[in-house]
This record gives sequence, C-alpha cells and structure tokens, in this order.
Amino acid sequence: MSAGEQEETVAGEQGEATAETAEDTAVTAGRRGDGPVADGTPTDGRRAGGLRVTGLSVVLDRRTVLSDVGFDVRAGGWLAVVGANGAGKSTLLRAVAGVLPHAGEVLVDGAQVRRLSPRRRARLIAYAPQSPALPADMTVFDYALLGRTPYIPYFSREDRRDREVTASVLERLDLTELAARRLGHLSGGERQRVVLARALAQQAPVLLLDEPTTALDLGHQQQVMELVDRLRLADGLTVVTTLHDLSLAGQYADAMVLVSGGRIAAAGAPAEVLTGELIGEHFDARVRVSTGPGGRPEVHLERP
Ligand SMILES: Nc1ncnc2c1ncn2[C@@H]1O[C@H](COP(=O)(O)OP(=O)(O)OP(=O)(O)O)[C@@H](O)[C@H]1O
Repeated sequence: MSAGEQEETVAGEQGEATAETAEDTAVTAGRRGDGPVADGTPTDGRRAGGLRVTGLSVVLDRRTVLSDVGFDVRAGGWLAVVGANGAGKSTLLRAVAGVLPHAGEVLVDGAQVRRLSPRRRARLIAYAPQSPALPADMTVFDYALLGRTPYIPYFSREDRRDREVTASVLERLDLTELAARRLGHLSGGERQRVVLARALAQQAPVLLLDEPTTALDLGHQQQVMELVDRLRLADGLTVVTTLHDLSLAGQYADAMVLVSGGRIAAAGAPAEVLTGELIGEHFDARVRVSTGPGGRPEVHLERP
C-alpha cells in the first residue's frame, strides 16, 4: 500500500464536473471551478493535455491541508506553484497525480481522472515526487524503464521501443554513463534526475514536477528546466511544477499560483504574483523584484 493510500481522506463535498461556459473559465483563483489560465487564454479543459482542477480539498490526519483549490492550465502551458514551507504545494501535486485521496475533480482533456484505471491515468499524468524512496539495488536504467509500465501489456515484457525511449531520456538528462549504476550509489542530484527520467519516460501529456531542481547544481538546473521547456514547446507537454526558486519559476512558467495555508492566495502571470507585497506577506521575506529579459520578474533577497 502506498503512503498516499494510508493517509486520511477527503474534505467537503465532491467537486463539480467540468464547466463548459465562458463564464466558468473566468480567472478567479480559489473558487470552485475557476482558476488562472496558463497564458491568459480561456481553456475549455478539452484540448490535448489541458488540465482543470476544481474544488480540490485534502484532509491529512484530521487536518484540512488543502481547501477548495481550483485552476486551469492550457495544453502546453507551464504553471508554477509557489508558496512558503508547509503551504500545501506538494500535497496539491500529489492530489492532482492521484496518489492522495481528495475531494474535488481533476480533469485532463475533460476526462475525470479519478474514473480512469491507474494504467490509463499514468498515460495522462506523469508525476516526479520531491524525494521518493528508491530501491537501492535497482539500476538507473531499470528504474527509468518503470515509466514505460503503462504501455507494457499485462504478462509481457518491455519491447525495443520502451528501451529506446528510456535510453533517449537518460541521454537527454546526462545519465547514460550511469545507466548500469545502482540507485543506492548515486548522489542527491543524480537521484533527482533519475526520478525525472522515469516521469519523462512515461510520455504523458501532463507532467507534474515537485521541486525538480532543489538538489541540482546550476548547470543541471538549467539543463532540466530547458529540457522540460523544449518538450513543452515541441510536444505540447503541460507542465505543473512547484519551485522554491521564485526567479527560476518566473523565468519559465507562463502562469503562477501562490498557495498559502492550503488555499490559493494569488494567481495570474508571474509578474502579477511575484510582487514585493505578496512575497512579503506570504513568505515573511524582504525582497526586491526587478524586471528581467522579456519582462519576467526577478526576485532578490534584501537584508532587513
Ligand atoms: N501525512 C500528513 N499528515 C498530517 N499532516 C501532513 C501530512 N503530510 C503533510 N502534512 C502537513 O500538510 C501541510 C502541507 O504540506 P506540504 O508538504 O504540502 O507543504 P509544501 O508547501 O510542499 O512545503 P515545503 O515547501 O516545505 O515542501 C504541512 O503543514 C504538513 O506538515
């Protein structure tokens, strides 16, 4: 049984089914059925990889950790989820990934994810957790190959294409040299890239990444973010990622939600969310926000 299955379920009533009118797609964060749209364009949640989350609530250990969270991400959009420690970001990603019991709805291309078999769901949503327990004796290649499981028929083994996809992902993440290495013998940053490799090998249209860069050196941070962005632009991948590095989030995401106390406190374009005022209020930090290339916000810590 997974950790998610052991955790306590469900707050509040079930969320509504997908909304279909223009009014229903209005950009009003935190209301059931509403939410920001990754590029400011309304989405009907029915295009390839379009993600809609409505009325998402999670109770853990009798405590409401997420309350009535809603947002839309257009197919091919990149939504960054930001917020202070304990705000509920990882919980949000885990609920969307379907590994945590929740109230509310998650829709991909209009389909209610909770109604799909785990196998069908895994073909739609790939999730790279922050620091999963890894089997120490498994090789890097075999672990990344697990991403192909939803495509391998029951009672069969992977085929040549599964191995090719896996090898190609490892190469793009600088992991080819480590393919035969046991997971127990990797550094923190190498482990993090292997977890990402497994998610990418899944080739799902929606990719959820929980803090994908925390253990990475600068070069590998850039490599991972650029790779994800290239996949997004080339294949229309829809990306949702939590990120503590607000400038990095502002550089890559085209929409942002700020989570605070389990609710969405602000939502919109990065420049609308990454303001000195909002960061001061929700992170208890003093910062200066400047405008970088392309008008994207850059956040600098300032000594009080
Ligand atoms: N199994 C659990 N039982 C009870 N409370 C939990 C459980 N898991 C997480 N929480 C609580 O839920 C809240 C949200 O946790 P979550 O991990 O989603 O925060 P986060 O925003 O991702 O934080 P961080 O930035 O530190 O990673 C926290 O207060 C945490 O202590």
